[in-house]
Amino acid sequence: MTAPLLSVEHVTRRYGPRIGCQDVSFELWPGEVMGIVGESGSGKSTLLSCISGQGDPDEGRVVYDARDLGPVDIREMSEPRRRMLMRTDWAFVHQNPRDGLRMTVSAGANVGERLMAVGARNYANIRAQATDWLGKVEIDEGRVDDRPAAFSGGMQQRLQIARNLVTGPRLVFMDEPTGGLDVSVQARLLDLIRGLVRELGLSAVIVTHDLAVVRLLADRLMVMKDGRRVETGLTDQVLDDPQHPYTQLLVSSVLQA
Ligand SMILES: Nc1ncnc2c1ncn2[C@@H]1O[C@H](COP(=O)(O)OP(=O)(O)OP(=O)(O)O)[C@@H](O)[C@H]1O
Repeated sequence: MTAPLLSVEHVTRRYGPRIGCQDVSFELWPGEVMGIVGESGSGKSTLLSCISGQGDPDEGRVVYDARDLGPVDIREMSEPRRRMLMRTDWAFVHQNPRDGLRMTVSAGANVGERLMAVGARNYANIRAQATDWLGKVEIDEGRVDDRPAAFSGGMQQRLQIARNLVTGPRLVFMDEPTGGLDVSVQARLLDLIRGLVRELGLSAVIVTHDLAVVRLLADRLMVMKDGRRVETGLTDQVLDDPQHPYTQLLVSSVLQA
Protein backbone atom coordinates (compact mmCIF):
# COMPACT_ATOMS: atom_id res chain seq x y z
CA MET A 1 0.00 0.00 0.00
CA THR A 2 1.50 3.33 -1.02
CA ALA A 3 1.30 6.37 1.27
CA PRO A 4 -0.50 9.58 0.34
CA LEU A 5 1.83 11.99 -1.43
CA LEU A 6 0.47 14.86 0.63
CA SER A 7 -1.51 14.75 3.87
CA VAL A 8 -3.17 17.98 4.93
CA GLU A 9 -4.17 17.69 8.57
CA HIS A 10 -6.49 20.18 10.30
CA VAL A 11 -4.91 23.24 8.68
CA THR A 12 -6.08 26.58 10.07
CA ARG A 13 -4.82 30.01 9.09
CA ARG A 14 -6.08 33.27 10.60
CA TYR A 15 -5.46 36.87 9.63
CA GLY A 16 -5.94 38.63 12.97
CA PRO A 17 -9.55 37.98 13.91
CA ARG A 18 -10.43 36.88 10.37
CA ILE A 19 -10.43 33.23 9.34
CA GLY A 20 -8.46 32.45 6.19
CA CYS A 21 -9.14 28.72 6.32
CA GLN A 22 -10.22 26.52 9.20
CA ASP A 23 -9.62 22.89 10.09
CA VAL A 24 -9.12 21.67 6.53
CA SER A 25 -7.93 18.09 6.03
CA PHE A 26 -7.47 15.97 2.93
CA GLU A 27 -5.10 13.48 1.36
CA LEU A 28 -3.66 13.61 -2.12
CA TRP A 29 -2.57 10.29 -3.62
CA PRO A 30 0.16 9.79 -6.22
CA GLY A 31 -1.11 10.63 -9.70
CA GLU A 32 -4.27 12.26 -8.37
CA VAL A 33 -5.62 15.70 -9.25
CA MET A 34 -7.56 17.48 -6.53
CA GLY A 35 -9.68 20.50 -7.37
CA ILE A 36 -10.53 23.10 -4.74
CA VAL A 37 -13.50 25.29 -5.57
CA GLY A 38 -15.48 27.98 -3.78
CA GLU A 39 -16.53 31.57 -4.23
CA SER A 40 -14.21 34.53 -3.77
CA GLY A 41 -13.04 34.77 -0.15
CA SER A 42 -13.80 31.12 0.68
CA GLY A 43 -10.17 30.48 1.61
CA LYS A 44 -8.83 28.68 -1.46
CA SER A 45 -5.69 30.77 -1.91
CA THR A 46 -4.97 30.78 1.81
CA LEU A 47 -5.16 27.00 1.90
CA LEU A 48 -3.02 26.64 -1.22
CA SER A 49 -0.34 28.88 0.25
CA CYS A 50 -0.29 26.85 3.49
CA ILE A 51 -0.08 23.47 1.77
CA SER A 52 2.54 24.56 -0.78
CA GLY A 53 4.93 25.79 1.90
CA GLN A 54 4.53 29.45 0.99
CA GLY A 55 2.60 30.40 4.10
CA ASP A 56 2.61 28.86 7.56
CA PRO A 57 -0.61 27.52 9.07
CA ASP A 58 -1.43 28.61 12.63
CA GLU A 59 -2.63 25.11 13.40
CA GLY A 60 -2.40 21.72 11.76
CA ARG A 61 0.32 20.28 9.60
CA VAL A 62 1.17 19.27 6.07
CA VAL A 63 3.04 16.00 5.57
CA TYR A 64 4.79 15.26 2.27
CA ASP A 65 6.06 11.83 1.24
CA ALA A 66 9.53 12.94 0.13
CA ARG A 67 11.45 10.71 -2.28
CA ASP A 68 14.47 10.36 0.01
CA LEU A 69 13.03 10.95 3.49
CA GLY A 70 9.58 9.39 3.43
CA PRO A 71 6.67 11.26 5.09
CA VAL A 72 7.89 14.53 6.59
CA ASP A 73 6.15 17.57 8.11
CA ILE A 74 7.14 20.34 5.69
CA ARG A 75 7.51 22.85 8.53
CA GLU A 76 10.04 20.61 10.22
CA MET A 77 12.28 20.55 7.16
CA SER A 78 15.33 22.79 7.16
CA GLU A 79 14.89 25.93 5.08
CA PRO A 80 17.43 24.88 2.38
CA ARG A 81 15.78 21.47 2.07
CA ARG A 82 12.35 23.02 1.78
CA ARG A 83 13.61 25.43 -0.87
CA MET A 84 15.19 22.54 -2.79
CA LEU A 85 11.93 20.60 -2.60
CA MET A 86 10.06 23.58 -4.02
CA ARG A 87 12.52 23.79 -6.93
CA THR A 88 12.60 20.09 -7.77
CA ASP A 89 9.71 17.91 -6.59
CA TRP A 90 7.14 20.70 -6.40
CA ALA A 91 5.95 23.27 -8.87
CA PHE A 92 3.66 26.27 -8.50
CA VAL A 93 1.71 27.74 -11.40
CA HIS A 94 0.42 31.21 -10.57
CA GLN A 95 -2.72 32.76 -12.00
CA ASN A 96 -0.71 35.69 -13.29
CA PRO A 97 2.22 34.39 -15.34
CA ARG A 98 4.20 37.48 -14.36
CA ASP A 99 4.35 36.10 -10.82
CA GLY A 100 5.92 32.87 -12.05
CA LEU A 101 8.18 34.10 -14.87
CA ARG A 102 11.19 36.35 -15.12
CA MET A 103 9.99 38.93 -17.57
CA THR A 104 13.43 40.39 -18.30
CA VAL A 105 15.05 37.24 -19.66
CA SER A 106 14.27 35.14 -22.74
CA ALA A 107 11.74 32.31 -22.90
CA GLY A 108 14.61 29.83 -23.22
CA ALA A 109 16.34 31.28 -20.16
CA ASN A 110 13.10 31.13 -18.17
CA VAL A 111 12.99 27.38 -18.71
CA GLY A 112 16.75 26.82 -18.63
CA GLU A 113 17.38 28.58 -15.34
CA ARG A 114 15.17 26.08 -13.52
CA LEU A 115 17.45 23.33 -14.83
CA MET A 116 20.52 25.28 -13.72
CA ALA A 117 18.97 25.69 -10.27
CA VAL A 118 19.03 21.92 -9.91
CA GLY A 119 22.60 21.57 -11.10
CA ALA A 120 22.52 21.40 -14.93
CA ARG A 121 25.65 23.04 -16.37
CA ASN A 122 25.97 21.99 -20.00
CA TYR A 123 24.72 24.99 -22.00
CA ALA A 124 23.93 23.03 -25.18
CA ASN A 125 21.89 20.47 -23.23
CA ILE A 126 20.06 23.15 -21.27
CA ARG A 127 19.15 25.00 -24.46
CA ALA A 128 18.06 21.78 -26.16
CA GLN A 129 15.83 20.82 -23.23
CA ALA A 130 14.38 24.33 -23.00
CA THR A 131 13.60 24.32 -26.72
CA ASP A 132 12.07 20.87 -26.43
CA TRP A 133 9.82 22.09 -23.63
CA LEU A 134 8.70 25.11 -25.63
CA GLY A 135 7.53 22.62 -28.25
CA LYS A 136 5.68 20.59 -25.64
CA VAL A 137 3.71 23.64 -24.55
CA GLU A 138 3.02 24.57 -28.17
CA ILE A 139 5.29 27.61 -28.37
CA ASP A 140 7.13 27.95 -31.68
CA GLU A 141 10.75 27.04 -31.08
CA GLY A 142 11.76 30.09 -33.10
CA ARG A 143 10.58 32.20 -30.13
CA VAL A 144 13.19 30.76 -27.74
CA ASP A 145 15.15 34.04 -27.57
CA ASP A 146 12.09 36.29 -27.20
CA ARG A 147 11.20 37.73 -23.83
CA PRO A 148 7.86 36.73 -22.28
CA ALA A 149 6.67 40.34 -22.53
CA ALA A 150 6.42 39.77 -26.29
CA PHE A 151 4.07 36.79 -25.74
CA SER A 152 0.28 36.72 -25.48
CA GLY A 153 -1.30 35.92 -22.09
CA GLY A 154 -1.96 32.33 -23.12
CA MET A 155 1.62 31.87 -24.34
CA GLN A 156 2.99 33.35 -21.12
CA GLN A 157 0.92 30.88 -19.14
CA ARG A 158 2.19 28.00 -21.27
CA LEU A 159 5.75 29.22 -20.77
CA GLN A 160 5.19 29.34 -17.02
CA ILE A 161 4.03 25.72 -17.20
CA ALA A 162 7.16 24.70 -19.17
CA ARG A 163 9.38 26.45 -16.63
CA ASN A 164 7.65 24.57 -13.83
CA LEU A 165 7.62 21.13 -15.39
CA VAL A 166 11.10 21.00 -16.92
CA THR A 167 12.64 19.69 -13.70
CA GLY A 168 10.21 16.75 -13.53
CA PRO A 169 8.21 17.63 -10.39
CA ARG A 170 5.85 15.10 -8.81
CA LEU A 171 3.41 17.61 -7.37
CA VAL A 172 2.08 20.75 -9.02
CA PHE A 173 0.07 23.47 -7.29
CA MET A 174 -2.02 25.65 -9.58
CA ASP A 175 -3.83 28.83 -8.59
CA GLU A 176 -6.54 29.68 -11.14
CA PRO A 177 -4.31 28.57 -14.04
CA THR A 178 -6.77 29.71 -16.69
CA GLY A 179 -8.02 32.84 -14.93
CA GLY A 180 -7.99 36.09 -16.90
CA LEU A 181 -7.74 34.39 -20.31
CA ASP A 182 -10.21 34.40 -23.20
CA VAL A 183 -12.54 31.42 -23.30
CA SER A 184 -10.97 29.90 -26.43
CA VAL A 185 -7.48 30.37 -24.98
CA GLN A 186 -8.65 28.76 -21.73
CA ALA A 187 -9.95 25.70 -23.56
CA ARG A 188 -6.64 25.16 -25.35
CA LEU A 189 -4.68 25.63 -22.13
CA LEU A 190 -6.91 23.20 -20.24
CA ASP A 191 -6.37 20.58 -22.94
CA LEU A 192 -2.64 21.09 -22.72
CA ILE A 193 -2.60 20.85 -18.92
CA ARG A 194 -4.75 17.74 -19.01
CA GLY A 195 -2.43 16.09 -21.55
CA LEU A 196 0.71 16.93 -19.56
CA VAL A 197 -0.77 15.80 -16.24
CA ARG A 198 -1.67 12.43 -17.77
CA GLU A 199 1.52 11.97 -19.76
CA LEU A 200 3.78 12.81 -16.83
CA GLY A 201 1.61 11.12 -14.17
CA LEU A 202 1.57 14.30 -12.12
CA SER A 203 -0.23 14.85 -8.87
CA ALA A 204 -1.82 18.27 -8.67
CA VAL A 205 -3.86 20.58 -6.48
CA ILE A 206 -5.81 23.07 -8.57
CA VAL A 207 -7.60 26.03 -7.04
CA THR A 208 -10.29 27.67 -9.14
CA HIS A 209 -13.72 29.22 -8.97
CA ASP A 210 -14.46 27.74 -12.41
CA LEU A 211 -16.33 24.44 -12.23
CA ALA A 212 -15.55 23.71 -15.90
CA VAL A 213 -11.85 23.63 -15.01
CA VAL A 214 -12.30 21.03 -12.29
CA ARG A 215 -14.77 19.03 -14.37
CA LEU A 216 -12.04 18.61 -16.98
CA LEU A 217 -8.96 18.27 -14.79
CA ALA A 218 -9.78 17.04 -11.30
CA ASP A 219 -10.35 13.47 -10.13
CA ARG A 220 -11.60 14.68 -6.78
CA LEU A 221 -13.15 17.90 -5.65
CA MET A 222 -13.28 19.84 -2.42
CA VAL A 223 -15.80 22.63 -2.01
CA MET A 224 -14.96 25.45 0.40
CA LYS A 225 -17.11 28.10 2.03
CA ASP A 226 -16.11 30.62 4.69
CA GLY A 227 -12.72 28.95 5.09
CA ARG A 228 -14.14 25.48 5.74
CA ARG A 229 -14.55 22.37 3.67
CA VAL A 230 -18.25 21.82 3.05
CA GLU A 231 -18.15 18.88 0.66
CA THR A 232 -15.67 16.53 -0.93
CA GLY A 233 -15.85 13.57 -3.30
CA LEU A 234 -15.23 12.37 -6.83
CA THR A 235 -15.61 15.32 -9.18
CA ASP A 236 -18.45 13.92 -11.28
CA GLN A 237 -20.28 12.75 -8.18
CA VAL A 238 -20.07 16.15 -6.46
CA LEU A 239 -21.03 18.10 -9.58
CA ASP A 240 -23.81 15.76 -10.74
CA ASP A 241 -25.27 15.05 -7.32
CA PRO A 242 -24.20 17.78 -4.89
CA GLN A 243 -25.21 17.04 -1.30
CA HIS A 244 -24.51 20.30 0.53
CA PRO A 245 -26.91 23.21 -0.13
CA TYR A 246 -23.97 25.52 -0.86
CA THR A 247 -22.60 23.13 -3.53
CA GLN A 248 -26.11 22.81 -4.98
CA LEU A 249 -26.24 26.60 -5.25
CA LEU A 250 -22.78 26.76 -6.81
CA VAL A 251 -23.64 24.12 -9.42
CA SER A 252 -27.06 25.54 -10.24
CA SER A 253 -25.71 29.08 -10.61
CA VAL A 254 -23.30 27.81 -13.27
CA LEU A 255 -26.05 25.93 -15.07
CA GLN A 256 -28.16 29.07 -15.16
CA ALA A 257 -25.31 31.29 -16.37
N1 LIG B 1 -3.41 39.03 3.62
C1 LIG B 1 -4.61 38.98 4.18
N2 LIG B 1 -4.93 39.76 5.23
C2 LIG B 1 -6.14 39.70 5.81
N3 LIG B 1 -7.12 38.90 5.41
C3 LIG B 1 -6.89 38.09 4.37
C4 LIG B 1 -5.63 38.09 3.68
N4 LIG B 1 -5.69 37.18 2.68
C5 LIG B 1 -6.92 36.64 2.73
N5 LIG B 1 -7.64 37.19 3.74
C6 LIG B 1 -9.02 36.83 4.12
O1 LIG B 1 -9.10 35.43 4.24
C7 LIG B 1 -10.33 34.94 3.69
C8 LIG B 1 -10.01 33.93 2.60
O2 LIG B 1 -9.37 34.60 1.51
P1 LIG B 1 -8.69 33.84 0.27
O3 LIG B 1 -7.97 34.87 -0.54
O4 LIG B 1 -7.91 32.70 0.77
O5 LIG B 1 -9.97 33.32 -0.50
P2 LIG B 1 -10.11 32.81 -2.00
O6 LIG B 1 -11.17 31.77 -1.96
O7 LIG B 1 -8.79 32.43 -2.52
O8 LIG B 1 -10.64 34.10 -2.76
P3 LIG B 1 -10.34 34.57 -4.27
O9 LIG B 1 -10.98 33.54 -5.17
O10 LIG B 1 -11.00 35.90 -4.37
O11 LIG B 1 -8.85 34.63 -4.43
C9 LIG B 1 -11.08 36.17 3.20
O12 LIG B 1 -12.00 36.55 4.22
C10 LIG B 1 -10.02 37.20 3.02
O13 LIG B 1 -10.54 38.50 3.23
